[in-house]
Amino acid sequence: MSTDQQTGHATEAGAPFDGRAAIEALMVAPGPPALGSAYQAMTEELRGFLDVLAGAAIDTEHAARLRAQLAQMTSRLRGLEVGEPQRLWGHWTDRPGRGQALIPSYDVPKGSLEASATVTFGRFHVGENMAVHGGAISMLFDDLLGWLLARSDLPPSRTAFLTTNFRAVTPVGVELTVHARITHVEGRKRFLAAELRHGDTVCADAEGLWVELRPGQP
Ligand SMILES: CCCCCCCCCCCC(=O)SCCNC(=O)CCNC(=O)[C@H](O)C(C)(C)COP(=O)(O)OP(=O)(O)OC[C@H]1O[C@@H](n2cnc3c(N)ncnc32)[C@H](O)[C@@H]1OP(=O)(O)O
Repeated sequence: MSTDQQTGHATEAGAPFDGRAAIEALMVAPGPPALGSAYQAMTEELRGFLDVLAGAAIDTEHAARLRAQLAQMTSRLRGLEVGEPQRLWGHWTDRPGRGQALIPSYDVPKGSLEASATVTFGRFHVGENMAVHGGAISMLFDDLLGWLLARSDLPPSRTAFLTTNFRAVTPVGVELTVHARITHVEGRKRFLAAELRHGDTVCADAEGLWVELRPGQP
């Protein structure tokens, strides 16, 4: 057994990285519940920080002080870097948000072909004019549909395409509803669709294809 230098995944000597096995391995929490709670609270705090920072007008001195504080935190974390499978970020698969701050937290139940959830974008995700950035909306759809699939009983798959339609401005700082569903399955292909609403207004919708990974496929 050796370690893939790029990804940190344990591999048989000379064996290629197995993406399907890697995703299957992530379906258990990467640490004890107390660490999960602390990590989840930390990522919520980070989300709050990014939202406040993105909405704040600070002066030169404040920006320099923040940079120094961030640099200090970065250097403390440097020595703790690990490979992809050992990292904690996004791997708390037993918790809403999974312990990441790339997209707002949401939750979908296990074993469903269809799910609704609530989600709120903060100012970190504003494009302009207090509308949520289109890329952030597409990212939410990719994550939500990928996570719905990961939580279903179907084998691991990966996004092949995702088409997003922006139907109306998506507001920031208010609760939105997302609905996601697996529409049909054809062999290794899973077709999915999602919709993001603010009240009765459809803000965006998406459809996409996920392809099941073959055993051993990276
Ligand atoms: C923490 C927990 C983790 C879970 C966390 C979950 C949330 C995270 C979600 C993030 C998800 C991502 O961002 S994933 C990262 C973004 N995506 C990628 O990087 C994917 C890169 N592409 C690939 O790896 C590959 O192209 C695949 C796996 C998608 C497909 O390759 P393949 O396996 O060789 O399959 P292939 O034979 O080409 O195609 C199989 C069938 O699908 C069709 N097909 C393939 N691609 C397309 C396409 N773009 N448009 C139309 N059709 C397509 C083919 O025509 C064929 O149909 P037929 O002839 O059989 O009819």
